[in-house]
Amino acid sequence: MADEPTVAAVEARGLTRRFDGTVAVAGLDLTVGPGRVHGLAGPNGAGKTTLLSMLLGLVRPDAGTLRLFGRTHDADGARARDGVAGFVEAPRFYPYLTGRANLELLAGLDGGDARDRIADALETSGLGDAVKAKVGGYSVGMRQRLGIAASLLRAPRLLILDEPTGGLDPAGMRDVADLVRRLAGDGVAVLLSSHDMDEVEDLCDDVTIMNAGTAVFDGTMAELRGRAPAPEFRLTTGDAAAALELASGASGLEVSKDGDDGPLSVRATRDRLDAYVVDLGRAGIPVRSLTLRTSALTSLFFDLTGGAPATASAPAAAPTLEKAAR
Ligand SMILES: Nc1ncnc2c1ncn2[C@@H]1O[C@H](COP(=O)(O)OP(=O)(O)OP(=O)(O)O)[C@@H](O)[C@H]1O
Repeated sequence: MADEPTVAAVEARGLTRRFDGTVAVAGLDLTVGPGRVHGLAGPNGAGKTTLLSMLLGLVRPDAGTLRLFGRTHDADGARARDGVAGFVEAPRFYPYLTGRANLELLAGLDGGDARDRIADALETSGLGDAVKAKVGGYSVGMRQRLGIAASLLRAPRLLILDEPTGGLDPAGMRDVADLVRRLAGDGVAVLLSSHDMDEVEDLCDDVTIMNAGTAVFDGTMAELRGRAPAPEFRLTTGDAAAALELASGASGLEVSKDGDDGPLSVRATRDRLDAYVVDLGRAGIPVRSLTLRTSALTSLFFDLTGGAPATASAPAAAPTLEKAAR
């Protein structure tokens, strides 16, 4: 079937996968359009990695349909994943070979013009001289970068990344974000999982929030923002009792005490917060510190999933080089 520009990169309907007694993904619908950056968020065990593994062909669905650029595994076999690359959990390489040698090996397996892309992929990865070092000595972040380079050898039109910034330092996170934006600008669909709602907000056009195998939110980032409650701030003043008193009965402002001597907790939109701070100043109550405690999107995440965003976990058992569908 010929690819058309408007065909969705991913169209999943009722996708389901069980492991023994656990339903990891329960009848999930997902659509990812070309050129879109689609975030997948959810607490530990929500089913994100299982979903991504099904898209990469590493795990077989028990039920539902999955089309990648209009192709299905039943009708098109391995060709259903042409143009699809990425990795789940952590990319894995031969530790006794250098980064470059690993890529050369993979490019040889891929065939076609993959070899011609090695230099560009390495340049994009930002690994620098580390490409000449053995992968066994790489940090988690360096492996992530090499994993992305390996994915780029396939000139993907759909790039699937499982927590791509996990283990990266701030510069690495910025590099990955820049790369994702650049690829999306070229029409590549990027589906990435993340535990960091601020990162999702910064990077993604669309987002699916999963909990217990189902989507508790699926829509654009603008729709998600529209549903977000007011953010929560932590406020320390020179006179907590007077600051509380000033806020009592005020509309659009929820101020409460964290503890006897602790800071105040303030829930308000930024505009309403600004007005409150001005009022505090007018009333002669000094503001000593004001920090964001929970962003609007993280608050919404709590509401939707009934818990805290999971902390990034150390990579679990990684797929083998052969299994990781770059
Ligand atoms: N190979 C497996 N065998 C048995 N159970 C599994 C397997 N893979 C996943 N599960 C279970 O499926 C559920 C979803 O797991 P999954 O790894 O997809 O979640 P996740 O959202 O990616 O979590 P995390 O954020 O911790 O990576 C969990 O209950 C998990 O224990």
